[in-house]
Amino acid sequence: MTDQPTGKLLHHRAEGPESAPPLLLGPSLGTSLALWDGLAPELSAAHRVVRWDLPGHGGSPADLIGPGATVADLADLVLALADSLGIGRFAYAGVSLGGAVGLHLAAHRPERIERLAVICSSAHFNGARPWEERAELVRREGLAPVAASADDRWFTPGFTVPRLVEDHRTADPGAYAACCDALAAFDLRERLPSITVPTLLVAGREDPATPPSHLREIADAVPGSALAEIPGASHLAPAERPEAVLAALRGHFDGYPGRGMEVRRQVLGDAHVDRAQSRQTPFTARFQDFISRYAWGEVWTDPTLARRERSMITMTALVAHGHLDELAMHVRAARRNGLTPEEIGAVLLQTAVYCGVPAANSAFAVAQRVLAEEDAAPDGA
Ligand SMILES: O=C(O)CC1=CCC(=O)O1
Repeated sequence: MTDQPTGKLLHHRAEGPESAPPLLLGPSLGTSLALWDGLAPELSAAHRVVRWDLPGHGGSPADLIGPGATVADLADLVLALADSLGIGRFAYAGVSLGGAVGLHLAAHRPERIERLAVICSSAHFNGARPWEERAELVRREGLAPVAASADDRWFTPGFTVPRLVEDHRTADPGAYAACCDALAAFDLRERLPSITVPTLLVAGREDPATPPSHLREIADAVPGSALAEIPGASHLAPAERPEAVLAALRGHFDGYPGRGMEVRRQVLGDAHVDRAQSRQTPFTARFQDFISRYAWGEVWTDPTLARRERSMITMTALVAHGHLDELAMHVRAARRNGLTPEEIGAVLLQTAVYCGVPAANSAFAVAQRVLAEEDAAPDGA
């Protein structure tokens, strides 16, 4: 685990294997990366988890933002942090203001976001006035009056997390007020239908700040998104019901296409996958995601069968159904998975018995062409 105060970057903590797919975790206003204490150890078993602090909160410098800050400014700071860590695309989960940062990134920088979870957050925070008033109060009197009501705003009655309330009390008033400015100006409703990143919305059923109706509004507008409601949780659901939020996040991030994509590239080759990715449109995005997660992230990654065995099964099924374009792709994949041309020929001969001679005849023609092309240009895909 590394925990680095960094000059002009957001303070962050990185956990989990460096080679695992990256998952960035964003906090809510007034809290710190400690908001994720109940989930980060579990999530970092399968991800490189990087949790960050808002400016002037936790360990982040206060002067990273100033009056009139926007959620776009915070999103730029998150991207600068990712850049500094050598992270290109990443999965992202954020709570409240941290979730707004995730929505902004998914809408404006989708090439950086693999999957998104937006927790106890909203596409708008009930207009500018309450946040302008809160910013004014904090600039005038510091954080004590606002921190005094933290338990009521964040948790169900009788629950608290003293560490988070203390983080709230000790945040930098100027940076906190600048975050309020960002919330005042934030309204992403019109952009929601353009989001193509696979998105999960998580609502605390008792959340007065961003009630389930706000998350439902996002779920209704973002194509293909899913909504989970957490009973017995208010605004800081990851702190109050960590096990329930963890289960929802695992369902969303595990079988994660990061791993699926890796296997897909190994089997089908970079050129093919890059081509498929570049042709992706909002219309096909969910199908591409489905393929990456299920076909490659779950089935092809299951170690029960060797990859060469999976290649034999796949070619047979493609011959049986006459999918000759897909067969060409999987003859190339079979070579990458270690099958020799003789073994591929033996598979196709067997299909003549079970799928029929005409089907095998077409398959042999396709395979012969592909093998000849492979001979001529072994790395072409
Ligand atoms: O602080 C609150 O009252 C609730 C909240 C709104 C945005 C955020 O991050 O927290």
